[in-house]
Amino acid sequence: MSNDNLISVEHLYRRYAGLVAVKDVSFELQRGEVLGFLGPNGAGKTTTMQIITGNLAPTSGRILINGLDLLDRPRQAKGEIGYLPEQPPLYRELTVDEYLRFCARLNRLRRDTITAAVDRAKQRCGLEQVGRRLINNLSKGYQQRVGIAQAIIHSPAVVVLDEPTVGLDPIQIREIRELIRELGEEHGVILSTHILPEVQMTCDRVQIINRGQLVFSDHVDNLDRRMQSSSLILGLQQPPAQHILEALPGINDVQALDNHRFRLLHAAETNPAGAIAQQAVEQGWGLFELTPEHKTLEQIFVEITSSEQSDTEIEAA
Ligand SMILES: Nc1ncnc2c1ncn2[C@@H]1O[C@H](COP(=O)(O)OP(=O)(O)OP(=O)(O)O)[C@@H](O)[C@H]1O
Repeated sequence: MSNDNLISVEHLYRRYAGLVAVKDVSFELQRGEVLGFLGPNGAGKTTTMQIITGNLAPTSGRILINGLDLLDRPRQAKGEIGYLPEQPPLYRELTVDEYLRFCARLNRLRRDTITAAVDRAKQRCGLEQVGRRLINNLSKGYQQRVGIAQAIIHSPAVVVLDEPTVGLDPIQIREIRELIRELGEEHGVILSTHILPEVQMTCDRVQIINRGQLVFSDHVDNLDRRMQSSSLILGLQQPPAQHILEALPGINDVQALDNHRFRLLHAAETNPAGAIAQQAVEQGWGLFELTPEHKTLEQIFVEITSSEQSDTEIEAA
């Protein structure tokens, strides 16, 4: 395993009575990487996050955190990980400073390093101005920053964030996503979410879990390839009769969207855009738009997850 391999999960299983919540999940996280862990409600995200942060025992499997075996050396391995659970463990009656000092002690930071650690976590999370404020009086976005600050107080190698933007307004969401990307430069980050655009905006790599199993794992860039659909939108100032468009090379069907815009369906493996552009110019059709249509991530997600068989129910072993 290379030094840059911060997490290595091998054949992870977690059973509850009559149900496999996590089924043979294996993955790795590299330094400097933000990994999106995506799945619908009940897919097994939180269970996986709880296991890799040492808060829940797996039924079987191996987890290495920065080279340390979580089951053999739990204390050391847990020191390499910071966790923001879905419900941040905030003590609302404390000030931000008091709470972060408390978290630093919980993480066994040396007494003489605590002030510097608190200052650094506050600085990274944009909390410098609110150290003396009661957590209870902060906005939800700032409370979430405090939750992230407690996760990084001990400078862990890996930060695990479970649904960090749920309940935030759009501006707060943007700020937290920027913070996640920044964290990813220094730490490895695992971001659990059911929000597809969040993964697209913040992650380098994405894994999709459905009914306890990983069903997709790839670089976010490669999702683009899957998102290419087999249609083009063509806009023409002086369109010819529709049957002429239908006869264009590589076009299987044409749908008129209005008098000037058309959806042209083609085979997925071909891209007839060049030939269409050339024809449009030669024939003087007044080309003003020619764009490939993309599937939304939601469509991709439904495609991937709906093709999986329902097999979480097991004969209780
Ligand atoms: N303590 C438990 N006892 C029994 N079943 C559980 C327990 N915790 C979770 N489960 C079940 O395990 C499955 C996975 O749950 P988990 O919370 O990991 O999913 P999730 O992907 O995080 O979903 P959500 O986004 O809704 O939090 C679900 O079917 C859930 O009902």
